[in-house]
Amino acid sequence: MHRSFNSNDCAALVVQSTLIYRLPGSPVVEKKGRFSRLDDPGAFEGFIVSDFEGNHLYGFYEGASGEEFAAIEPPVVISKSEYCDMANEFIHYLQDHSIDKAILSRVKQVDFTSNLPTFFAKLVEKYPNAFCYYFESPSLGTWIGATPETLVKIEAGRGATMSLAGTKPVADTTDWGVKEMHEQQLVTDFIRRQLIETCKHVHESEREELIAGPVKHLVHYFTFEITASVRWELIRKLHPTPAVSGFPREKALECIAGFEAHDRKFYAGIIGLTGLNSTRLFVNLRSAQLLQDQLYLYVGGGFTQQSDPIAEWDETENKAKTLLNLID
Ligand SMILES: C=C(O[C@@H]1C=C(C(=O)O)C=C[C@H]1O)C(=O)O
Repeated sequence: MHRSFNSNDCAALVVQSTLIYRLPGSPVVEKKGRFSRLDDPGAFEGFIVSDFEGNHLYGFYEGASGEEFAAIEPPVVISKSEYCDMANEFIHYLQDHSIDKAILSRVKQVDFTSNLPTFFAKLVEKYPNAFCYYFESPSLGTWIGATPETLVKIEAGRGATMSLAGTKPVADTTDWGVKEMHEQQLVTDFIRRQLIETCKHVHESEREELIAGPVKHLVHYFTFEITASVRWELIRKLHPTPAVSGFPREKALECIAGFEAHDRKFYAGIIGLTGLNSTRLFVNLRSAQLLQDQLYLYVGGGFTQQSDPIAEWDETENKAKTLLNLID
C-alpha cells in the first residue's frame, strides 16, 4: 500500500527505513533505522550499500530516523530487439577498442503485487548460499536481491574472495566453452593481482562450478591474510571486478557508461556488512528495484569480442529467473 505524504507530514513523521538481510548460514536480521551517506566506510560498522562504481556509499544507522524522501525514477527498459542492436554495436566497440571483456546489463520489468516479506522469505529458503536482503528506504527506494557473489569476507585477519563468471543454465551438462573459460580467467587473473599487492599468503583453488538457482558459473576461490588497516584499500582495488565491469577495467567502464540505457544504481554495487572485526561484503547481483507495483530486475552478462547477442539475451533471461521463479 502506497500512501502519499505532504511536506508537513514528513516533518512530523518519524520516517524510518526497513532493512532485512540473511547472511548464508545465519538467521534473518531485521532492523529499522536510517540510511546516510558515508564518507569514510573504514570507520563504519554495520550494513552498507553502494552504487555500481562504489563512489556513493550509504551506511545503515539502526534506530535513527529522519531520512529525507527522494523522487525515485523508474529505470529505462529496452526490448529484445533494442538489446540485440545495442549488443551488436557493443561487440564492435570491444573489437575496435581492444577490450577483452565488458558487461552489458539491462532491466527487465514485470508486474509485482505480491507481499514483499513473503517474497523475501521464499528467497531465503530457496537460496541458502546466497546473501539475501531487502530494504525499503524513503531516500534510496526499495531493493531486493539474492546474490551468489562474495566480494570479500574478512574475519580475524583471514580473508576470502571468489572470481565468479561464465554462465550456463543449471540443467546444461555440456562442457564449458572457451568463451566462458576465457571471461572467467580474466576475473581470476585480475583478483590474484590485486590480492598479491595488498595481502599475504594468497591461495587459489582449482576452477570449480558454483550453482546459483537457475544458473551455474565458473569460480576460483581465494584465501589470504590481511591486516585490518588495509581492508578498504583492498575493497577499493577489487571493486568493480571484471565480473561486473570488464577488462581492462577503465576502458570497460567507459564502454558500459556509453552504451547502457539505464543507470545501474545499486545493481552490481557493494552490499553487506563491514566492521573492523568482521567484513562480509557481496556484489549486488540478482537484484531488483520495486517501484509502484513494478519490479525492475537488473541483469547483465560478460561480453567478449566473440559474443553472440541472442545467447547473451538468453543468459540475462536465465539470471532474471533467480527472482522471477519465486513470484506467485
Ligand atoms: C552480471 C551478472 O553476473 C555476473 C556475470 C556473469 C557472467 O558474465 O557470466 C556471471 C556471474 C556474475 O559475476 C548478473 O547477474 O547480472
